[in-house]
Amino acid sequence: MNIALFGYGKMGKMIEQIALDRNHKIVAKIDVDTQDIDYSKMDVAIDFSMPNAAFENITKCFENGVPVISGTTGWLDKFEEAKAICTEKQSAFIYASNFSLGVNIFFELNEYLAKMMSTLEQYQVSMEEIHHTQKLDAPSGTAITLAEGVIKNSNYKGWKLDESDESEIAIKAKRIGNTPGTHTVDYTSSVDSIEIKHTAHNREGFALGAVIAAEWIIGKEGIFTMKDVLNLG
Ligand SMILES: NC(=O)C1=CN([C@@H]2O[C@H](COP(=O)(O)OP(=O)(O)OC[C@H]3O[C@@H](n4cnc5c(N)ncnc54)[C@H](O)[C@@H]3O)[C@@H](O)[C@H]2O)C=CC1
Ligand SMILES: O=C(O)C1=N[C@H](C(=O)O)C[C@H](O)C1
Repeated sequence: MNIALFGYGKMGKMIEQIALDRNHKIVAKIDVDTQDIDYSKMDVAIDFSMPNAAFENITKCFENGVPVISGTTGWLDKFEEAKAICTEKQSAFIYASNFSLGVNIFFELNEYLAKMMSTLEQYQVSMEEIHHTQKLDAPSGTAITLAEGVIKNSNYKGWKLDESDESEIAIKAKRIGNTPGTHTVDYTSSVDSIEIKHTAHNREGFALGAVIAAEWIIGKEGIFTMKDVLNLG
């Protein structure tokens, strides 16, 4: 498979390693100062760039008939527009705030727990995410997906960074050293706490999930999620 990397930073380089290990070819490495882009040899594009670059990278791929795996976070104000362009151009698209297989299981666990906790009013939910100090967006895309998973299965009305009232989920975002990504969902009452936590030990899991999604999307048309890729129902 011929892969084009949009964003050749920490994740772009890790994805390159995993893709080569799985016998794929990297046909383009596009970064901030790339001038002319040749889309003709690309079977699939994987975008891990920056919040202000993702939308243009992704939609140009659709316009050139290239399916896209998007991992960039912090650009979702334009998500609906990107999906509409994908549909119009009969292309294929997967966005995931987190491509790691473990986190996608964690997303399912989070929704299951939220459902069980939804009638227990004595518990207040909160979340914490910890990432490296170079991260541009807060809260993380993963924390937003976790919050949306709780909101969908409970009476919480929304989420807020830092403090919140009882009707919203408070998300704390910490930036510490080189932390690859740690997410905790906590339910606390006056008598006890229940906590679920995912800790990434490095970036390999994110990169592997993105390459697996790229392998899966070849020959498909439409908008998909990691749930489709991993057959999580
Ligand atoms: N969905 C997931 O599983 C994961 C998502 N991420 C997200 O992926 C993104 C990238 O993360 P990192 O690689 O750690 O960041 P990074 O800062 O190391 O790399 C980003 C790269 O994008 C480049 N870039 C800037 N403008 C560009 C443009 N117009 N076109 C192409 N490239 C451009 C930068 O020069 C840089 O090399 C972030 O939004 C991060 O939150 C990171 C890890 C996992
Ligand atoms: O910026 C990162 O590094 C990460 N970003 C994603 C997010 O915002 O959730 C995924 C992962 O946690 C690493």
